[in-house]
Amino acid sequence: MQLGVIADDYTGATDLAGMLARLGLSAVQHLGVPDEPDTSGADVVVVALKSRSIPASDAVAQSVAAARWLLEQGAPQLFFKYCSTFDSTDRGNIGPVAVALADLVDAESVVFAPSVPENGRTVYRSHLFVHDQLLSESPLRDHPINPMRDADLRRVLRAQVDEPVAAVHLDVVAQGATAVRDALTAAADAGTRFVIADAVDDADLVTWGAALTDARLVTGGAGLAVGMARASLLTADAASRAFTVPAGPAAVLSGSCSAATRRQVAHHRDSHPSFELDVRALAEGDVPIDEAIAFLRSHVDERPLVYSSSDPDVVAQIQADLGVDASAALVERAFGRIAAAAVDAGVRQIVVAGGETSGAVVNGLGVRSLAIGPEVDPGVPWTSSGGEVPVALLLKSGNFGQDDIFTRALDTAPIGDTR
Ligand SMILES: Nc1ncnc2c1ncn2[C@@H]1O[C@H](COP(=O)(O)OP(=O)(O)OP(=O)(O)O)[C@@H](O)[C@H]1O
Ligand SMILES: O=C(O)[C@@H](O)C(=O)CO
Repeated sequence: MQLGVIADDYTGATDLAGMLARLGLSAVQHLGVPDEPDTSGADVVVVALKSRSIPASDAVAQSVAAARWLLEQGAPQLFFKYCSTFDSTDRGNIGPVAVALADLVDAESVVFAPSVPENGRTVYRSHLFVHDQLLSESPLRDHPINPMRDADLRRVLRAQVDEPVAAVHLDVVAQGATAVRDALTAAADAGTRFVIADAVDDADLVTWGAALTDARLVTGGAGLAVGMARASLLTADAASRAFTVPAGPAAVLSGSCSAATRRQVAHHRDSHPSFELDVRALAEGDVPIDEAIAFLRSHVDERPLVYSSSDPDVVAQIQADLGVDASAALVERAFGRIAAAAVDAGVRQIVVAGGETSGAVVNGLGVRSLAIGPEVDPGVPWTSSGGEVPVALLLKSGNFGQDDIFTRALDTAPIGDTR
């Protein structure tokens, strides 16, 4: 194993694993901390948690358990993967988890590098941009669970931890890996181990990767993992890795309410049968779930879409009426049940939009680990569950993908065994 990754949600985990698979590294993604040793022999072993929005103490406990397991498997470096838009609140969980992991491995320096330039996430003078907008002016300001209203990551992280936060800005990064390493050492000597990393393009992330070859713990988005791989990790021959997904009917399940997903839902809905989950009715009972399952069964060969994705004002009203956590739990439970019923109905390829929604779906299917295949769009790879009834899963982060990604993913799925 070259890298052990703890990811705070399932789509974030596939994002990182898919980008490294693109470079030829083999990757396996475990869903939750495995009970057994890792026997995959993969270069990159990812433990995907669903810890982004749970109470900080639970996130810390799960992340430390994942880290201990990865260290036991021989991980030479730990990577804490969180969202490229730094999704968190003043309560956590990025800060508290990073503190616990840093303490666990006795890290002198811990870099926070959410930049993923190819997906429009860049950090300049510690301010996070989403394409042309500051994070705080981007659609993330209206995220249903963690609205991001401040783009200055020093302040965002400082609010979550009881220790100082420093920064290494672009002028230092431009001087190369040695200058970056010197800046980290200077910060550590001054008693500051947490450092926000500026990076506006892939070359900056390679510089960070070169500066961090000896770091016991790094944190950030998939871009940093790519930078580390390019700077130092061995790469393999991508063409030699066969990856296929099972043949069979396909369905799309979307619980993400991001701007990108809503465009993708609209695109797919234009030419496929679709069913909107009524969240208020879910609060009254399971009728919407039964209706969604009946709908999927009757359109099983037409790539049907089931979605709860709604505009921010609609979601805000539902949350005001039902509660944020309660409405999310209702929707997630529904998608878990619907996914299981879809597979019972013969569906073998499922596109899922949204990290929490993906968690609900894989848990509903009882999937424990995923093999990682080719990307459809940056950070969105096909994956395949093992087990008696393998299912292909495209777990799409809310903000990722072109408008046509649902259809394009299904058109280009690397279908293997057609028995
Ligand atoms: N109509 C709705 N009303 C209220 N809550 C909803 C509705 N639709 C979805 N949700 C909830 O909103 C949350 C969406 O989170 P999810 O992680 O699935 O998407 P995302 O945040 O866009 O994706 P990512 O985490 O990959 O960025 C889920 O908890 C889901 O259950
Ligand atoms: O880093 C990202 O943006 C994604 O992998 C993600 O975590 C969104 O949920």
